[in-house]
Amino acid sequence: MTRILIVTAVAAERDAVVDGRQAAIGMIDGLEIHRAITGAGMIDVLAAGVGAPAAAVATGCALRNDYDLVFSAGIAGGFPAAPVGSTAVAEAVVHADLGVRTPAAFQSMAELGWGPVRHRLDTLLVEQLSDRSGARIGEILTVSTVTGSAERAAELLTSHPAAVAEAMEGIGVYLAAARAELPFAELRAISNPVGPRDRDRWRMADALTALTAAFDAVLAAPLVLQSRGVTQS
Ligand SMILES: O=C(O)c1cccc(C(=O)CC[C@H]2O[C@@H](n3cnc4c(=O)[nH]cnc43)[C@H](O)[C@@H]2O)c1
Repeated sequence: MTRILIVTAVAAERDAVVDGRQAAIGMIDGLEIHRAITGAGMIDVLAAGVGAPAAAVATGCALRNDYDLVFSAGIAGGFPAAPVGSTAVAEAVVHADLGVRTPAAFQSMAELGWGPVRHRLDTLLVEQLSDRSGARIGEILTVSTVTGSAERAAELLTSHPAAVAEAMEGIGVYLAAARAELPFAELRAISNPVGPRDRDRWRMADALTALTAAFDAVLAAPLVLQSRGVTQS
């Protein structure tokens, strides 16, 4: 049976993924893992905390168990290609704000020779997830600081024109999965537009409902996994 690890940031996202399934609760290194059986196989869902470091550490701990596929999942900010209430699947996960900022410019980690910013994901898997859930395909940025202005949103889109969403954990889950040579996917539901901070425009409940629907569709039947390898660029 295919074993799938799904890493969210907070418990509300975990519960949205598990929603309606009978889950057994176990522990690994103090982390609660909610296990359920789906048409795609066994899922283990955990809430790792907000941000890429927490996500990477928790994923690394959970990967002491054996898995065939790892997801980063949850809510996200949407660029214009992914409006509030829609869902997005990553064709690439992008480490968008690790680098150096001077008064003149931002230099990415790739420009500084620290390693790749953009990690392309398995096309066959991405297409299956989009076909099943209706999620929009594009790059999903991982940021440490939530974008709070139109200027910063425009700057990110200029650097990453294929971006559909930003969130805070994808790269952390990806790096842990890649270290274990496991396929990775990121699936997000859009709760707010990327841009000026306005909590009144947040649609958290709608996004969690969309997350449940997306995972219901994605997990209804077995997924075809090409290999255990993960491609990078
Ligand atoms: O207080 C705020 O203004 C605020 C704005 C955006 C996000 C938050 C969070 O607490 C979100 C943390 C959580 O949700 C994901 N997320 C959702 N929307 C965004 C976003 O626009 N940019 C980045 N991350 C977002 C994220 O993955 C975190 O896990 C508060």
